[in-house]
Amino acid sequence: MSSANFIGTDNHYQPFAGSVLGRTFANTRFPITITITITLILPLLIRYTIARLEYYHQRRHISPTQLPPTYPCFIPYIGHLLSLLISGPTFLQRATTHAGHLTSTRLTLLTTPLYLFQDPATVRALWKSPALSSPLSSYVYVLGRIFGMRSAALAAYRADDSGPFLKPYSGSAVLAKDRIDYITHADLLRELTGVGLGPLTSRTVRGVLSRVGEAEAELYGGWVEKADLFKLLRGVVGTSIMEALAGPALLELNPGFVEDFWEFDKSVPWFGHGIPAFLMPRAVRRRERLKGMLKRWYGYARERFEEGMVGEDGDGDPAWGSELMRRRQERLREVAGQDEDSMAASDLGLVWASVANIVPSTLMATFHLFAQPGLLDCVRAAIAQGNCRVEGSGFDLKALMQIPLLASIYAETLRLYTNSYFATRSPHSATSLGRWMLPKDAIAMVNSRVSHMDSGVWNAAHPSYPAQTFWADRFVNAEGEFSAEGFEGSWIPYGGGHAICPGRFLAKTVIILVIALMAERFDVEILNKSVDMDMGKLGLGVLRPNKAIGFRIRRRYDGRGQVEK
Ligand code: HEM
Repeated sequence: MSSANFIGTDNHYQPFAGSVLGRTFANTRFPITITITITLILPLLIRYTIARLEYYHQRRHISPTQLPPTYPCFIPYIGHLLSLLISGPTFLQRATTHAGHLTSTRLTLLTTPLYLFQDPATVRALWKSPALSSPLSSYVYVLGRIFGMRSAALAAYRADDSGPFLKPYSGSAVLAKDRIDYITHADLLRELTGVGLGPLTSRTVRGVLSRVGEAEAELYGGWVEKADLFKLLRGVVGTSIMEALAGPALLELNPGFVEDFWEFDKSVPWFGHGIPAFLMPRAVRRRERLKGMLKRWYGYARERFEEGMVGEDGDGDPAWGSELMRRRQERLREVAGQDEDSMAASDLGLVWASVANIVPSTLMATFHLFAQPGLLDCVRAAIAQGNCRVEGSGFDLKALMQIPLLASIYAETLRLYTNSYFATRSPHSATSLGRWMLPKDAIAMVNSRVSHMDSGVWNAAHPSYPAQTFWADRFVNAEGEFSAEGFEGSWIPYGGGHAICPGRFLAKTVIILVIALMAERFDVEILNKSVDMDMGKLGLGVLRPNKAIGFRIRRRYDGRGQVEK
């Protein structure tokens, strides 16, 4: 610092003394902090005002198929990153709303442009575009950061530009055996939406019924107070799905798997934020322990499995659990760079995708079922009229799924609590999405919570039940039927297009089954006065409360099917 910059009798440091601003303020007695603040902030303010005027000008002069206008940001280079991290969906809502309607906007994150498409027509166009059907850019981020896949294995995901379809994208030179996008998705679709869905659903439902039976048996003798509704549901739903996918062996060999898994789940947002490993050594150790348990199970299953073990459903077996797990072992391992460790990272990801969203969904549906005045009686009446009770197994699932109120509670729960980002890339060419363009090699994103809170859609349809409120009948039309008409491109809890969640059919069945079982088999009193959601989940799926939901519970029937009160 030069001594020339010390001017004035009080010797305050004035770094801009020789500048125009310095001369302007030379004879004033402004404290130096105000001078610096004005000097730094004024140019930003001017820049921001110009960007804002440009933004509104562009919005008023939209031509067909143009790039979405750039949302103004205050600090150059950092762009919208801070706003996104601090305010999340609230910022996104602001950035993608114009004149009361959702629209599409260009943001920048540390100089990387990001195209956020939220108007329902563009969301629909995005998911219809075969060129934008690959979720591999999200895969690299999620498998690497969250599930700890090493770079050597991630290289296969980075290199695969052949797309998720049987026919590779033109121009791709990836070998057929290394087409990890196609191999992964063909198997997921086959086993979760095709031939594997029936057997997987049956095994899951059997697990859920048996665990609900065990919970009932423990409640002999009246009301029991419990601290955490999530724990009950993660046991009933989460463990049943894990077992239906991976068979009994994974959990029997590794008795700590379930507990470690749910502890790991709590640190998933931290992994997603990219917090360095040395700042969260326990979480990293737990993740590696889970992968170690998966590897132990691989060794066991590989040694024991024989074709004759596959059950009558043609899918399940006691070693690998399901055809999905068997096929992944055969086909994914053949891809360049894949090994036991990368399999464990990607299977941990699969288990996480399979249970981490459905358990909080059943939690929030159960919470509303018992907390919302009058809803429980309506649900019990709807089940009684629905002709769906069956001796032994509990319910005729087909009939249960037809009950409009249950389907509406399911859809409304996912609308209110899902906060997911869907990301895709346009590696080969610029893509037209109707009104807007996505440039070549740019990232496109959609956020489900922004769509699910769109007042232009949800409030307009039912002004007395604004988007922020849970309304069990939202999806029941005037004829008393379930209907999602008018909400296409606005109700998107599972994403859309080719990468849409393949577990959605199983999820719907299980969520509705759980609502029905909780209503039929138990009385529950929710003890929390209010429930606030934890918004720090970084857009990684269904939100959950920031505190445990305490409850009192008693079973409704004694062991002989008689009402126990
Ligand atoms: C309420 C429950 C669920 C919700 C809200 C949900 C939501 C999602 C979302 C938003 C995605 C990302 C889609 C995209 O990138 O476009 C996804 C992917 C996935 N989900 Fe679900 N899911 C649920 C339940 C399930 C279940 C029960 C399973 C399995 C049994 C499952 C398996 C998967 C898999 C394997 C993927 C990755 C698909 C891919 O690689 O393309 N999900 N899910």
